Amino acid sequence: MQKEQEYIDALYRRVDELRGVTADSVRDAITPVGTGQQALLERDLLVVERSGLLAALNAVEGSLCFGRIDLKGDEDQDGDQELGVAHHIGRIGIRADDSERTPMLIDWRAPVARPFYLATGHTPMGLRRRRHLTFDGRTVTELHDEILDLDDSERTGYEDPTGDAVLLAALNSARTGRMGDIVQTIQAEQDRIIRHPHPGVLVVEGGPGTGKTAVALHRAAFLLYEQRELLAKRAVLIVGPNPAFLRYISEVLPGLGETGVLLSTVGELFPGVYATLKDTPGAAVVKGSEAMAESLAMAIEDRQRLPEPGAPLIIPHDDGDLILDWEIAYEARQAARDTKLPHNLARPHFAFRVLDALTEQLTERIGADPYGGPNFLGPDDIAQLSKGVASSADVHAAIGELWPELTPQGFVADYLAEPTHLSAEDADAIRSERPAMGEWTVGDVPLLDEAAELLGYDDSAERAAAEAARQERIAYAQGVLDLSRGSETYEFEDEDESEVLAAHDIVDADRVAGWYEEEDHRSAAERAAADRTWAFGHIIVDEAQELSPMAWRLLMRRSPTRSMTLVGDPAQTSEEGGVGAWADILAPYVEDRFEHTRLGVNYRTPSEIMDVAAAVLRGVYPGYEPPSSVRSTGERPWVLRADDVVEAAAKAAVERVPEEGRLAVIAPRRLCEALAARLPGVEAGGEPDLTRHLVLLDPRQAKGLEFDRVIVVEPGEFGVSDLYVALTRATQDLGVVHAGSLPRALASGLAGACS
Ligand SMILES: Nc1ncnc2c1ncn2[C@@H]1O[C@H](COP(=O)(O)OP(=O)(O)OP(=O)(O)O)[C@@H](O)[C@H]1O
Repeated sequence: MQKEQEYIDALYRRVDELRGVTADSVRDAITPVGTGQQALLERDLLVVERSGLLAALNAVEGSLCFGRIDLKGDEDQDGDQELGVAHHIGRIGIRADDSERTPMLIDWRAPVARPFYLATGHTPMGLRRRRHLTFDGRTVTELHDEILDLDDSERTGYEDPTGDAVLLAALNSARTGRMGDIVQTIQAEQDRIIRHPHPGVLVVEGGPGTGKTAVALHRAAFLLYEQRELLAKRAVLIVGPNPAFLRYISEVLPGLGETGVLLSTVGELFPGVYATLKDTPGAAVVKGSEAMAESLAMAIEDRQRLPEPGAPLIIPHDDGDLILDWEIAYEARQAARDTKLPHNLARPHFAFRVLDALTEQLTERIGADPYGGPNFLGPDDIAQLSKGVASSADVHAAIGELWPELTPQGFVADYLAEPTHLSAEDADAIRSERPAMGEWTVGDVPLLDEAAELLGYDDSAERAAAEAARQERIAYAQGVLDLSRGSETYEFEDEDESEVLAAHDIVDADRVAGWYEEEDHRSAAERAAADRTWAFGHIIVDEAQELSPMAWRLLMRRSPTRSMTLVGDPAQTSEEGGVGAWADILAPYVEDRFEHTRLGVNYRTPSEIMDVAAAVLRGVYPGYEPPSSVRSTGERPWVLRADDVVEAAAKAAVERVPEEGRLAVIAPRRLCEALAARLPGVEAGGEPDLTRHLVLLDPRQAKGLEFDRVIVVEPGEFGVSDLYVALTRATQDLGVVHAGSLPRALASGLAGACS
């Protein structure tokens, strides 16, 4: 222990040194060093080098190192075993300040660290021993060793016979309302997914508590490390089911030193719209269905109108009324549609055809020779007439009437008020319970995105100007980076060793150029959030089973390379959500070119609780095999029947709120207001504050979350999958309070558990 403490002390001394150097450089950079171009370049160079590193160094304080692997040495000439090297494993890589720049700490994502997660007694991967270190601040408090070379007789006195102590301590610890990282205890089946080399779509399936979310987040961290250049530029998008869930997972990646990530719900993926309102189940199904794409496309075509035959538009004009009849409009519409451009981009083609036809009409009328000879007007006169037609507000109003310029918001709002090209039943489902004007539901967002795609937006002039400005900035930033590489003195930089942090590896001229934009100092993730057409470097979707076909269309547009990790559990699909099998979801986009992986161990729910939850699912799917729980607590789920279910549930909750840890009451939405009134510190409606010790949720809000204790109220009112989700949220203790009858499968599960 003493020796480890000395090593750790040395490690922290080095970190403090690096932090000091980094902080000094940032301070120096702020101090003006002159006004010339060179001085400016040098100042910028320091900012480039140091800013990201300081953040990474600060993020890992208190959890810098967590493990050590001792490698087997080679045999010497006499056949005796030499002592092999040892590597300490941590959240970032650190090198000593010696001439060799010896690695002191290996980044957990580096290939050298991999045996820490994968080695077993059966396959030791060259290891003698694996050690887990536990800390209080900078003080080593515990060591746990696993012997992997069974021939090695040396013992340390810290042996952990099952190798589970650190994992079980993590699983039994009180919850905080925020997910933590699992970097110290990633299990082998999880590690294989985190580092999976498949470049396309990777599906991660597993039952409740199997670590799907944890694995997805660590995969994001791994990819940010392995593909840092690409992902610093293109950013990673993580999509979760609701804002509370995103807050729940929001600290995992910064804790691992990673920040280039956009966390978002589908409801936030259309810039300018922040949708949290939910649709009625019926409306959600219709709005999410693939048929909507066709219906929207046809509704846009309907906006490309023609005058009734025989009832032309009469447009007043200085040289006499212009007649915009069915034939002119039809021919212009055909030409515009033939371009296959989106509606707004095809509009100028329609307008030009109409203007030409109206000019011709005027030319015919004014210059016609009454005796049948050639037209009196010359090219200059015709050009003059054309100008007059093109600048007429009345002509443009008529064009706008027939082929209006549409915004996604305006068009979708109109469409939802009067849906077309749908069955009467589906149209009714959409029309019902529309939110107030200007408000959007989560299910509206994929429709807005689809509409934006169908409508198009003519931003060519803006883009050309922006691109010219960007090229100028890139040229300047390239100068900064060239200078940076040329004058290298920086300790971390080592082009051969990927496990050590290097500023230049995570920046390039394009990115640096962004930092110099006068009005745009945003990171790639921030810019991505504001740009509907952004192509992300990688997309991770959690609770992917919930997404509708329309939401998939939106996400696939954000991922042209199809570099995606999709995480989900079909058994937790809500009634109105999802599209069934992965193959059905993915076939339109990647055919069968996706990898399917599975996680089979439940780290959250003790076996006593999982047995009850599994009984519920078996009531519907008799062959259902739940993931196997890694632990049991000896605590059986309890059940309480009461006439006043709200009173009884509130009382039970208040009695059980843990001093450390969290308790959630999961109840049907209709009871939430009454319950909130009786639960101290709990408010009804809005997003729940998961950091409070007592939390009230409806089953949809509970998706993906976990608590030490859970009380499920009136489960007879839940659908099967909602009930399954609610029952699998607890790490320690589950109770059921009801007045109405219990679902039969739950009653028999509880009877089994309680007997
Ligand atoms: N290797 C591990 N070491 C420590 N804790 C782990 C490990 N794997 C998973 N856990 C913990 O198990 C719990 C469940 O993980 P997670 O939320 O990722 O599961 P999930 O499969 O997404 O569950 P659900 O589908 O029910 O939302 C979390 O507290 C997570 O930290």
